[in-house]
Amino acid sequence: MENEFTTEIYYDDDADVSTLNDTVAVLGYGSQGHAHAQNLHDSGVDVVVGLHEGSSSRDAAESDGLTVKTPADAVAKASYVSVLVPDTVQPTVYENAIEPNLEAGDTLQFAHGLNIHYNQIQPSEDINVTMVAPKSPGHLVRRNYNNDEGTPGLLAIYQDMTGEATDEALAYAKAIGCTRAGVIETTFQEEVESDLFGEQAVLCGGVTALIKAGYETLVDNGYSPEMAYFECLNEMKLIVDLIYEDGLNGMWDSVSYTAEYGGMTRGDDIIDEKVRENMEETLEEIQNGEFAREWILENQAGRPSYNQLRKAEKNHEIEEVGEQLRDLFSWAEEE
Ligand SMILES: NC(=O)c1ccc[n+]([C@@H]2O[C@H](COP(=O)([O-])OP(=O)(O)OC[C@H]3O[C@@H](n4cnc5c(N)ncnc54)[C@H](O)[C@@H]3O)[C@@H](O)[C@H]2O)c1
Ligand SMILES: CC(C)(O)[C@@H](O)C(=O)O
Ligand SMILES: [Mg+2]
Ligand SMILES: [Mg+2]
Repeated sequence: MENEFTTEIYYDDDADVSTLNDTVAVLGYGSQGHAHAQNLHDSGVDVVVGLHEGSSSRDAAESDGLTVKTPADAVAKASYVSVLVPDTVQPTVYENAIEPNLEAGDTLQFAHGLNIHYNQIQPSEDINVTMVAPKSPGHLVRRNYNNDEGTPGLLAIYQDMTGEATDEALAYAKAIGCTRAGVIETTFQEEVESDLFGEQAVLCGGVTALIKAGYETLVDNGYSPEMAYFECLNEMKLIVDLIYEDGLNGMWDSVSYTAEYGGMTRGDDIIDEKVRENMEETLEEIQNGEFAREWILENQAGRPSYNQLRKAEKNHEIEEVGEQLRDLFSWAEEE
């Protein structure tokens, strides 16, 4: 049956890795950086990793068999520059190391469009600006590649100066394993707004708040922390795995009729109209730039709120209980 997707989706057959026929500089060797650099290298692309002197990631990149240079030298050697340092330091790295070493016709490649979309990086007009954004944490981008599996991704072209930006971005997506799973064509704006919304409202913010609220409700009502941990956190993965494999209905088919009826009647009481209004507000703050402004100012002030929130999350009781339980049982030892 013919698929009727609303957007273009690219697969391996749509891309040719040999299009990346010059050095690719991967700046940063963190979550995404280590995965892109190693996958590109294993796909036969000439890679140089750009890290500042004294970077704690240098040893890892070198022991993985990759060439490491300073960001400025890496950019000077390459014609394709993948910017995988944290979003918050990208404007400074761009100003100090990238811009002075870019040549007309080079390509600036991102895994997230934040700095372009909110004008923190304003690239000159004589280069290509592209994005290949894996829809996954970086460590899985590497793990999937090693397991001959793919990682879905997004592709967007902001500037195509040479006329080759799409082919190069597709080659990059293929080399890191994304076209194995499917790459959806989008824009920088759509990627940024949907990515921020997803991680804030659902994937990272929403899910951790839901887990903690469920755990606290049980514990506050006299149930044991261990029970609450298994019920609200550990089993979350098992249920989400079923949804991932077979959709919402695959999960509903696998749980008991009691869980299905209880879940379907009570779910909308929990995620009610107020929560949907909150989601609309969160999306609005992303769309009107309020979130980006807040995050930029937070960084300029030395991250006072971020540090406080991080500490509170580390000290939450569910983390202590989880650490002890994961130590006791073998299911978390696969990694
Ligand atoms: N983390 C993810 O799974 C994920 C998923 C999709 C997209 N992205 C995007 O990928 C990009 C990279 O994010 P990340 O989470 O992989 O980063 P990260 O924080 O995991 O890694 C940062 C790397 O940059 C280096 N670095 C830090 N400060 C630097 C500086 N001042 N100069 C040079 N190098 C510096 C670090 O040594 C490290 O190697 C971001 O645009 C992010 O939005 C990340
Ligand atoms: C992995 C995520 C949450 O999808 C990514 O968007 C990030 O910013 O780390
Ligand atoms: Mg993100
Ligand atoms: Mg994301």
